[in-house]
Amino acid sequence: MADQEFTYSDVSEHNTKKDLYIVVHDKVYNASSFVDEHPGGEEVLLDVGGQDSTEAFEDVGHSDEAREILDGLLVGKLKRQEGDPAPRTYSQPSSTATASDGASTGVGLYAIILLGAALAFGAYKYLQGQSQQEVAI
Ligand code: HEM
Repeated sequence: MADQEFTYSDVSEHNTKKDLYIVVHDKVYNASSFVDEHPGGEEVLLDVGGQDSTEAFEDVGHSDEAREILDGLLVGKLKRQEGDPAPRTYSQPSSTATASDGASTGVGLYAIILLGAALAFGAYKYLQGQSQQEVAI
């Protein structure tokens, strides 16, 4: 049964609570029996019923346990046809973002060092002033 192939339009017909198919990573799952048990609520599952929910599923960062449950719901795989929506794959945040993060951390570090130096200088001047006062007394 899990070898069955579904087209996108086959899947889209199963979009009700009692008959709910979802697509995750080009595999088709029958989520009907799980709708009531889903810790994330039935609403989100009904929202993606009959559709590709790869992104929604991955965005949540589901646990391995969630993936095991998903495996148990497998009914087949998606057969892509021309004109179907492009596969929704989840990509990790790009390395460009990490690089720019690094750059902004660098700038922040300079600011902290400068601030620290300014504070140290201020404290030094303050103490110097105090010790001069002591001498004056
Ligand atoms: C049939 C597919 C799915 C299964 C088997 C599943 C399973 C689970 C499980 C077991 C949890 C508990 C936490 C964990 O173990 O990660 C969970 C939490 C959650 N799920 Fe799903 N899930 C599915 C699809 C989805 C989809 C498509 C969404 C869409 C946004 C979603 C949204 C959530 C949210 C928001 C939580 C967090 C609930 C909380 O911590 O309060 N899930 N899911």
